[in-house]
Amino acid sequence: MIDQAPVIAIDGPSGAGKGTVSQLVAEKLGWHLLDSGALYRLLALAVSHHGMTADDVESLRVLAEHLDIQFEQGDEGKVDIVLEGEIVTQAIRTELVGNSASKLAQIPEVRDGLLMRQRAFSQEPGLVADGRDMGTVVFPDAPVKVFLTATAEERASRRLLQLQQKGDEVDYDELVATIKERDDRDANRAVAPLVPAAGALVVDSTDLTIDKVVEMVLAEVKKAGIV
Ligand SMILES: Nc1ncnc2c1ncn2[C@@H]1O[C@H](COP(=O)(O)OP(=O)(O)O)[C@@H](O)[C@H]1O
Ligand SMILES: Nc1ccn([C@@H]2O[C@H](COP(=O)(O)OP(=O)(O)O)[C@@H](O)[C@H]2O)c(=O)n1
Repeated sequence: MIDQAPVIAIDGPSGAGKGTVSQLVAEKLGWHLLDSGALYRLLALAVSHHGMTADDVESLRVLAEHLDIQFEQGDEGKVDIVLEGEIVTQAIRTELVGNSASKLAQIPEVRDGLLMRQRAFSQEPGLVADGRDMGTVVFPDAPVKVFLTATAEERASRRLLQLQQKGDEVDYDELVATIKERDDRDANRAVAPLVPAAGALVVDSTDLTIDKVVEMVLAEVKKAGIV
């Protein structure tokens, strides 16, 4: 497979900081951004809106291939995520939707249906791609691959803070349990399991600041000579 443009693949478990770091790196480089998890979340929401079931895998593939989504420029530089005409930027961020997304993500037909859509994001001057299988499956030729992780407890604390800031009431212990459950499902599924890609720089961000992680990724980019 030939990538259309250079890709920085950033994979890892929930709450490791992938989204935050990917956005900052993309801004610094002036590159495009792919939040692949958002696609799985959008599919989960669409499946629920359409009252579909997880056993009709061929319909899920068709829905994944044709899902009507738009990333529109909203206020203050923010991007609005639009699903079938409705702004769902906040609605896809709940733990419930994340959990449904991770269940659908086990289905090979779903992954297949989303594959080409993800690859289409790879455009000049380059792409920062955040997910679980960016470096292993979607962009195996990416010149920079990072596996970003942190302890489940640290990731749950970060998520707790993030959800509290949005006014969501969640229990810390419950959050640790859901995060571990999702880690387990993502790491042990038969297709595209969550594992570091060969040659990936593994970064444990438990005791690192966001700025430090961004600095490490940019150093890797420099080392690869792609900017
Ligand atoms: N190194 C870090 N130290 C402290 N907080 C962090 C760090 N990285 C990310 N965060 C915070 O943790 C939360 C989850 O990060 P996010 O980027 O959404 O993770 P992911 O995309 O891997 O699920 C966010 O509120 C973010 O600001
Ligand atoms: N490339 C990807 C991205 C997400 N996913 C699935 O989608 C779920 C939600 O992804 P996400 O990146 O939005 O989740 P968080 O890391 O933000 O919690 C994950 O738990 C994965 O099961 C995937 O399988 N492959």
